Amino acid sequence: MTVLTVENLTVAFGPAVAVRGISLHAERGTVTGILGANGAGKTTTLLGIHGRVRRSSGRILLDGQDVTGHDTAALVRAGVALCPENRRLFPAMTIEDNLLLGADGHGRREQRRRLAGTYERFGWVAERRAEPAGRLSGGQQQTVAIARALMSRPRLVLLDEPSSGLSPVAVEEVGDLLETITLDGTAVLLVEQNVHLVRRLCRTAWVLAHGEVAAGGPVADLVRTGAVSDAYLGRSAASRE
Ligand SMILES: Nc1ncnc2c1ncn2[C@@H]1O[C@H](COP(=O)(O)OP(=O)(O)OP(=O)(O)O)[C@@H](O)[C@H]1O
Repeated sequence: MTVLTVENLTVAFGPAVAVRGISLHAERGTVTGILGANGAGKTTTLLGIHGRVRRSSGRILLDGQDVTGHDTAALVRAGVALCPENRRLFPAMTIEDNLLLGADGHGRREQRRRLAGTYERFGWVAERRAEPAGRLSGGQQQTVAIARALMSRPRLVLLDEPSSGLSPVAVEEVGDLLETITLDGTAVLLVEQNVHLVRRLCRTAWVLAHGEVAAGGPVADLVRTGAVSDAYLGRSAASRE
């Protein structure tokens, strides 16, 4: 079942068009990848979906319902969480206070209930809840950033480069976590440069190049046909032939 449908998304920063005519979709209970070289438009696509940058055009559907006019706060209430690039935890705040930001706007009792669920799931986070988030390793911070996104009980998580700056072991641990969060039907739209992680987690992916969708489909096919390497090498399919 399709959770997210994006039709013809265009975002410009002044005269510069960052993404043009992006159409893609993501399915319930799966991790869908967005791949592409630096500057291809991956982050802008996520921010455009989440209403954090102004769209010049584009329709956003959530479970078939048109949410194009929703601002970011309304999208969060509708079940779309963003886990941003570089994790964006507040390093001086405690881990618990960072987590609580994910359940902002809910009553204290509901926030406590959600925190308890998070601590049950991540035992080490419970033990370290009173520590400043900045004291954690990169991998631990990524886990807390994902846990914070989950505090909003999303049906869709927009996840921007969770592997960035992490050791190979930490990347695998993030992969383990992402495998578990789709089990209850949650969808993940994953921006990643780490092709290994995308191959591990995603059945389907979209490849962006120069702000447009260059290819989309089963990850195995995208790798086999060279669509992924083309995107990273800035090569067009025609120039390879
Ligand atoms: N706030 C902004 N103002 C002006 N231009 C921007 C802004 N944000 C992004 N861009 C430009 O839009 C294009 C797409 O950037 P974007 O960050 O979406 O790419 P990306 O694929 O996520 O790259 P990376 O992997 O390096 O994060 C780039 O040319 C970038 O310079």
